[in-house]
Amino acid sequence: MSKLPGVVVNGVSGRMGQMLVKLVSENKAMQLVGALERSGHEWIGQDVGVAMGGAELGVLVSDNPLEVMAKAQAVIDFTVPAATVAMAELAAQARAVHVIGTTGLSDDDLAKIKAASRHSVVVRAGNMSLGVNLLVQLTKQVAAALDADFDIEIVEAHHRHKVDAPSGTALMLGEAAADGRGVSLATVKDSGRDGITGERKRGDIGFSAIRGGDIVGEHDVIFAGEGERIVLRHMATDRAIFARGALKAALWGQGRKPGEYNMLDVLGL
Ligand SMILES: NC(=O)C1=CN([C@@H]2O[C@H](COP(=O)(O)OP(=O)(O)OC[C@H]3O[C@@H](n4cnc5c(N)ncnc54)[C@H](O)[C@@H]3O)[C@@H](O)[C@H]2O)C=CC1
Ligand SMILES: O=C(O)C1=N[C@H](C(=O)O)C[C@H](O)C1
Repeated sequence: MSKLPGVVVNGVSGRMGQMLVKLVSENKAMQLVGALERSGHEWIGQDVGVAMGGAELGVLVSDNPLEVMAKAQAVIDFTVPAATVAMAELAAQARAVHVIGTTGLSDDDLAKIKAASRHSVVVRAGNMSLGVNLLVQLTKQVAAALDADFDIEIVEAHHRHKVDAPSGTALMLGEAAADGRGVSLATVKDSGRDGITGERKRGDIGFSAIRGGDIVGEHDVIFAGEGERIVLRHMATDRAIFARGALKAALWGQGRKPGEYNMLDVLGL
């Protein structure tokens, strides 16, 4: 019997789900042991590889997380908030590492995930790429070096199917900027400007979202001063960057103490 960690992918038919199935099944350090989708999905009962249009992988798509999680040492979850919160409890029961890429989680969702992390390792990040996590650290550093004479604006662009805004990445960058300035993001966040907004408030951190076409994910952190402007930019052109981070997190979490971690922990940044 193989001793490789068994990995379940949640939301296998999704943009990220399919990328994750491909990378997990190709990875020599882990084995794909489960493929989950929502009840009623047309892929339920089919081999996941075949459903994706490729070769058989020997794993059937299931809508029974309880049964599937019994075989798992890790679950990688890029789905929707309700599915992720439900999975947090099951992963905790199974003592499996729960890698969460899902964004748009409410404060209530986050509290439930935190409660589950008393029993399991949870690695959660709005962006699992190496590049963005480096950008998070750079943003914090630049924000700490400059005062509020520099206005911070975060501009993000994503494909037309994205349902949440600001993006999870934009919020990570906003948190990092606020942290660098020694303030809480909640007190300075300015998103969704429309109409007669009045002048910009000194110290605010602004957010703007663009949605269109097939943009994978682009983020600018702008520090706009008088007579000069610094722009830190990340451009994703391939979803594999997020999936690679998630696989790394699933392996990194094995045997670790229960608790909540992020990609800075995983990447040692
Ligand atoms: N943290 C990161 O690095 C990244 C995060 N994301 C986030 O991941 C999430 C998913 O993104 P996409 O793959 O583009 O979306 P998608 O809409 O293509 O995929 C979501 C999948 O979840 C499935 N799903 C819904 N309810 C479910 C349930 N109860 N059980 C199992 N599966 C269920 C859907 O059927 C769908 O296949 C979003 O929140 C997105 O923002 C996306 C890319 C990178
Ligand atoms: O929905 C997406 O596609 C992405 N979501 C994440 C986010 O909300 O920041 C990460 C990435 O930008 C792609």
